[in-house]
Amino acid sequence: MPSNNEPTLVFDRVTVAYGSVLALQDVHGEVRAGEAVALVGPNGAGKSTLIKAILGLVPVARGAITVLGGSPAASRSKVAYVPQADTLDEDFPISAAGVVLMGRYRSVGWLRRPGRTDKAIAADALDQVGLADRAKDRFGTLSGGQRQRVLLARAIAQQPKLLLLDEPFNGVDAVSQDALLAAVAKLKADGAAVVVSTHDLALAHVSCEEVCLLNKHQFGFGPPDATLTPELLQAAYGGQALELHGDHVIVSRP
Ligand SMILES: Nc1ncnc2c1ncn2[C@@H]1O[C@H](COP(=O)(O)OP(=O)(O)OP(=O)(O)O)[C@@H](O)[C@H]1O
Repeated sequence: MPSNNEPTLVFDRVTVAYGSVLALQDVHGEVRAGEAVALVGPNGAGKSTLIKAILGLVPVARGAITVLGGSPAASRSKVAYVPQADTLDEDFPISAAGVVLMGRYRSVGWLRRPGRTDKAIAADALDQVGLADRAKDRFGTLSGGQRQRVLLARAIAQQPKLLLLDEPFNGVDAVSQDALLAAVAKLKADGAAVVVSTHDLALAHVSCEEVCLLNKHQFGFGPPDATLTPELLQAAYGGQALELHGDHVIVSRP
């Protein structure tokens, strides 16, 4: 466990390659308990790759990633990951409550049945994302935004020290977006560190203390005001997907 002064997550000059394809080069930064960092960059910038490296799912070719003072593999039980909801099978024959309860299996072990406490923690997590009344509904019958909230509830039930979210707001309705933001804010208040990849610059601005601006290389790391500038965004996005309107920068999704 890190001391109060030690960051929850440190990535130090991290380079990741898929065979001969360089996905990330010399990326560095850190996140402390109670803070969030937004990974911002165009498609193919390496945002998902950095999240996978923090999970220990892809090897780091150079540099190092430290989670809670140890390796990603050693700290895995304290890290929760929320994938993009549209990557999951909608026909998954399980209720919303059942998906959330899966967040407890790492604590209880896969061969033991979750007990009353686990069920109470899972019910509370579903309540935190505003879906207590949908507990018995089949996961696949929920809207995309609701499914994303259920996946966040599963992460909350894990009681993580580090939360990783991969583009959680893609195709999510405004009600679900507000519920997701409120639940993430509570996790931060409870002392979790958060990493969120997003194309939404406005959201990064209001909900993250730091921004890591990426396109294979790092173009900036620091508070949103210092990193989400027209100059740095233009450099990271190569000008292709950007529209500049005075001081405002709009990233148009392909
Ligand atoms: N399994 C893989 N094998 C080979 N190359 C990969 C693999 N996964 C990703 N890449 C490549 O690595 C680079 C970074 O991809 P990554 O998915 O991390 O980007 P991203 O910023 O998350 O993009 P998006 O915003 O589109 O999700 C891209 O060039 C991509 O084509």
